[in-house]
Amino acid sequence: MYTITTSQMNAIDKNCEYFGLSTLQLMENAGAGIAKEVKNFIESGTIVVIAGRGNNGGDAFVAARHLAQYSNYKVKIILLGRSSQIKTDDAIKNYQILKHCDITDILEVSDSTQILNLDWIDSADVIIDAILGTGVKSKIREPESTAIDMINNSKAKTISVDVPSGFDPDGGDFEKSVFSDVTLTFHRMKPGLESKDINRYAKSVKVVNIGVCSDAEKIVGRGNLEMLKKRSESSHKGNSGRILIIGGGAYSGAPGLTSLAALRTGADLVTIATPKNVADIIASFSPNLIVDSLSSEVLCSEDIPKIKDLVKSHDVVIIGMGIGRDDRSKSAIEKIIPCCQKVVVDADGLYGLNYNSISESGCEVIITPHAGEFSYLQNKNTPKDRDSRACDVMDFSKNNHLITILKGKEDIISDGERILYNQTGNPGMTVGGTGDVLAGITGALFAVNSAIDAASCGAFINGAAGDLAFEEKGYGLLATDIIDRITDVINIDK
Ligand SMILES: NC(=O)C1=CN([C@@H]2O[C@H](COP(=O)(O)OP(=O)(O)OC[C@H]3O[C@@H](n4cnc5c(N)ncnc54)[C@H](O)[C@@H]3O)[C@@H](O)[C@H]2O)[C@H](O)CC1
Ligand SMILES: [K+]
Repeated sequence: MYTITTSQMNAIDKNCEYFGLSTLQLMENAGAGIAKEVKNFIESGTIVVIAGRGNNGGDAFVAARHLAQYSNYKVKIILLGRSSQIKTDDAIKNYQILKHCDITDILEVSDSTQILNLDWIDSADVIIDAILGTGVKSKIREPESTAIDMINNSKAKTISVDVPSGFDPDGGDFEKSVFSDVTLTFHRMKPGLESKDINRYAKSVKVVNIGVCSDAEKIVGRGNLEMLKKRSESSHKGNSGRILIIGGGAYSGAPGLTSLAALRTGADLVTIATPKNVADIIASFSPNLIVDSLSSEVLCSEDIPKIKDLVKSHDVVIIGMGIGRDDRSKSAIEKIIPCCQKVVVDADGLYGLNYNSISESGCEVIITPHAGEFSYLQNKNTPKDRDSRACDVMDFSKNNHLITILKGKEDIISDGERILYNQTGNPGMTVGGTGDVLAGITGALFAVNSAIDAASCGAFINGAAGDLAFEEKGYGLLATDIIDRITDVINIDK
C-alpha cells in the first residue's frame, strides 16, 4: 500500500469536509482509535498525556476522555502552554469537554523548569506523546523541547500519536524527536515512518483507521488544489513556469487556446513554436504570446535542432494540438518527446508517442487522450464501465511510465499506482477547444508541481472553470469562456 505525505493528508481532510465529514469527527475517531490501542497495550495503570496546542494534542484529549471511562486507568494530562493558546477550534472543544470527564489531574505548563520538576512523568506507566504531529516546523521550541527530553529520559512506555513528536513524517531532516515504543499513525503510512533508521524513533508503527471516506482520496477536490505550490513573494520572472507549446499548422486556434490557458493558470512565459503558415495568425490572437515560426507548413525533422534549443530554455513542453497527422510531423514528435524533461502530449501528438524512447530518456510525460485516442494508444476499445476503464488507465500508465488523463464525462487520472477521478465539467464542454485548454492548464501546473498533482488538478480546474462558464452561457459556452474563468477557480479561497 502506498504512503501519503502531510500535504496529501491535508488534501484528504479538506475533501472529507466537502463530503460532510468534519475534522472534529476525524479527531474523535483518531482519539477513540488511540484509546483502543492503549487499552490493548496495558490493562491498568497511570496514563500521562503530554499534549501540544495543535490538533495532535486534540486527538489525545479525545483519547483521554475515552480512557477516563475505565476505572482501571488513572489519566493525567499535561498541556504544554496555556489553554488560551490552543490553536484550533476542534482541540479547544475537546479540551473544554475534559472538565466534565472526572479527570482531576490537568496541568497547563508553559515553563520548561516546571516540566523538569514534574513527578507525573516519572510515575507514568504509559505516556501518550501528543506534543507535535504533522504540524511540526523547524527547530523545536520550549517548552516542547524539554518535554521531548523528559519523555526520552523516563522509564514509561511511550505511545506516540500520529508520529513521534518532532519527527518529520515526510522523511525530511528534523532536529530532535521522541523515541516511541508504539507509534499510531492515522489513515495511511507516512514516508518518514518507513525510512531506514526508523527503529530509533519508532520501534513499532501501526496504522489506525479514522473513518476517512474513500471518495475524499479518489475524487479530485478543492483539497488537492491546496497541494499546489504557492508562489513566493520573491519569485522572479520564469520561476512560475516557462512553457513551450509545439502545435498548429493544420489549425491555428488550438495552440492559441492552450497558450492562453497556460498563462491564465499562472505560467510566466509561453512560447509557441508553430509552422510558418500559421505563425502570424497565432501571434495576432494576443500580445501576450511569443510565437516562433518553424521552417515549413508542417512540423518536420528540419525543425528539430531549433526545437531542441527552445526545449532547453523552457520547463515544460506541450505538444500536439492542431498539428495534424502528417507522417513528417509524427516522426519529428517521436524524436522531440525524449529530449524534453517534462512534456504534456495531447491530440495529434499522441500519434507520435514512442514508449521505448520515453522510458529510456527518463522524461516525465502526461498524456491527455479522449476515449477514441486512448483506444488507438491501447490498440483496443476503451471500455465503457468505470472500473474496467480505470484498470486500463492504470495498467497503461504503469506499463508505459507515464501519467494519463483519460478525458470523459468523468476524467480518469493515473500514474500507474493511484487512480483519481475528476467529476467537474458538464455537457457544454463537448464544444471544440476544451481539450486544448486542459493541456494548457496542466502544462502550466506541471512546471512547478509533480506530474500527478498537475494532471489531477489540471482536470479539476478545467472542469470547474467550465462549470462556471456553463452557469452563464449554458450550451453556448466556448473554450475561451473557460479560459476566462480559470482564475476564478484558482483564486476562490484567496
Ligand atoms: N487526517 C488526519 O490525519 C487527522 C489528523 N489530526 C491530527 O492533527 C495533527 C496535525 O495537527 P496540526 O494542528 O496541524 O499540528 P500539530 O498538532 O502537529 O502541531 C501544531 C502546533 O505545534 C506548534 N509547533 C510547530 N512546530 C513547532 C516547533 N518546532 N516547536 C514548538 N512548537 C511547534 C505550532 O505552533 C502549533 O501550535 C496530526 O498529526 C494528527 O494528529 C486530526 O485530529 C484529525 C485528522
Ligand atoms: K505526536
